[in-house]
Amino acid sequence: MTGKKLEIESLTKYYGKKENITKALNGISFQVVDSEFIGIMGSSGSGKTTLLNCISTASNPTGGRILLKGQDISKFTRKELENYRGRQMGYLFQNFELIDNMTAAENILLPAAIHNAGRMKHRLKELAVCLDIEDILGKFPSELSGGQKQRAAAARALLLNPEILLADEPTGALDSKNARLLMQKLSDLNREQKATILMVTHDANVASYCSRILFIQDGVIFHQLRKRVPAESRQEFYDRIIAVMAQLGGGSANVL
Ligand SMILES: Nc1ncnc2c1ncn2[C@@H]1O[C@H](COP(=O)(O)OP(=O)(O)OP(=O)(O)O)[C@@H](O)[C@H]1O
Repeated sequence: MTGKKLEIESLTKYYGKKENITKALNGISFQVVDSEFIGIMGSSGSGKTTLLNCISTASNPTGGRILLKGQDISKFTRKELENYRGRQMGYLFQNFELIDNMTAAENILLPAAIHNAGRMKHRLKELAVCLDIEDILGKFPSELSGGQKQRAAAARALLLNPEILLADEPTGALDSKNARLLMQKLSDLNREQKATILMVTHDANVASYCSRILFIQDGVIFHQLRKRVPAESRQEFYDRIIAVMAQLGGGSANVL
């Protein structure tokens, strides 16, 4: 049975005060079940990054609740919070955030060292094979292409088998070929290792790898699309995503 992984309940996040208030999140609610691959789309300023920041606890919401497997994350003890940030959640940044003077393998293994997770040779190998980075494990970030850096960053984010992987525009700094490769790999990890992924993207092509898309506007969900099962093609899903974008933004694929 698929369980509820994440529940977002009437979440609000306001910036500023009174006459100068920005309601970045305005009572957004949704649920993520085990092994879902969710894309979050919306125009600039619609609240996407604020949402990920609240889920990652980088930012405190103004109101509402976030539950991880039924547990309110705002009620976590210091130890639980540490565990949540370090083990239960993985984060993939647009700009990789690898440490320059460490090799790809050392970067990937960093969470295990920080969280005393013991030896992870097998897990490293498994992820390296899946993400096609076996040959570059001994190299430093300056010796890697953008695509290789992001796949190494993905391996690091997934090393400890997090409950949820948060990704904010993970293809934003990649060319289209590397973006496609990363998305193929993330979708393999989602399917084969049941990784639950929540990803912000502006790109309909990138979003077409997801199983569900939430469209956000003014801090709430105004539309969602679910990939049809058993087998809607990526092209068909892409066409439906573009249709929603066109309806909302006047026909341009770049409006969201
Ligand atoms: N630290 C902050 N202080 C004040 N206002 C903020 C802050 N962070 C975000 N905002 C405002 O909150 C709203 C939502 O911002 P957010 O970064 O979540 O949007 P986004 O959908 O991720 O946009 P983009 O696609 O451009 O990255 C915007 O109006 C933004 O100006």
